[in-house]
Amino acid sequence: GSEQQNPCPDMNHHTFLESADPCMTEIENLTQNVWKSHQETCQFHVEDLQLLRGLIFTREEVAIYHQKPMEEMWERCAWRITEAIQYVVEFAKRVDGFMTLCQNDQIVLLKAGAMEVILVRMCRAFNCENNTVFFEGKYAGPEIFHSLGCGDLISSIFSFSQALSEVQLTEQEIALFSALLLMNANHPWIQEKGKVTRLQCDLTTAFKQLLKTHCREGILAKLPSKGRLRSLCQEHVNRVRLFRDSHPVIVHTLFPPLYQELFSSDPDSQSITQ
Ligand SMILES: O=C(O)[C@H]1CC[C@H](C(=O)N2CC[C@@]3(S(=O)(=O)c4ccc(F)cc4)c4ccc(OCc5c(F)cccc5Cl)cc4CC[C@@H]23)CC1
Repeated sequence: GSEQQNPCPDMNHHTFLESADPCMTEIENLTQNVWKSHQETCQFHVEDLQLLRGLIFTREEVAIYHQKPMEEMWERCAWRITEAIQYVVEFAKRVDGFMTLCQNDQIVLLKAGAMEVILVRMCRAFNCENNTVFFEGKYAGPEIFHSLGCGDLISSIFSFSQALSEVQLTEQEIALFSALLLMNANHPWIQEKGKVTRLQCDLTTAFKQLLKTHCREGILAKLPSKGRLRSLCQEHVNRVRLFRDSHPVIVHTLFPPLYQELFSSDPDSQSITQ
């Protein structure tokens, strides 16, 4: 076959000389590790989420959600997203190489990427036939979030899930795509750029190898752009700041600390994730 190209042309020269290209079994081991880490750290098995699709909130139950005060719905969502973040933190920790990064870089990568991974994971809990998502035990349409008072953010979250569902990602593809969303060496605050770049390259090679093996290269064009994911997460951060400015006591007392640090502190403040 063609001579072994350097898989990551952008790796700077000395890094490349230091470490030879990963051989196939290393890449296959990485693919297995990332898939296993994903399976072990999702909140629900995708088979269970499929089975539960028949369980949809009734009109009466939706009406009860509508009667809940804005603050209560915000607090519920904040707790839900915090739970999801803790599972994503566990996912990252199990991906080979992540724990070899310095603490600062682990935090920076999670701060920047956890919400993106959660939005990708959400498509597993999303039913594109009736535009519902699994929320607090049953499937719900966007109207259930009405009292949050951020309909535009909710509809962009739903349309994002709609678009991603059409790609029909397998669990292995979601696993590698999620790991790639986290391992972003271009983040400004990264201290050990060479190490993150190496991880990012190996994961890119693994993802491309997986797609090639299953004749799925076509999905690359259908995946959401980084820009779309980033703007969705930014819209979320902006709404959280708006809510915090109008409800400082609630956010400070009732919102999970991890949530506050990831979403309502200024971007370059150091955060500690347990
Ligand atoms: O099996 C698994 O691992 C998966 C199970 C399913 C999990 C999942 O889908 N999710 C975990 C929590 C949840 S949700 O189910 O509560 C949900 C919330 C709004 C939606 F439109 C759809 C779903 C969530 C919560 C808050 C949020 O930020 C936005 C936000 C706040 F934060 C606070 C206030 C207001 C807003 Cl809008 C966005 C999302 C998207 C991902 C959703 C993801 C992991």
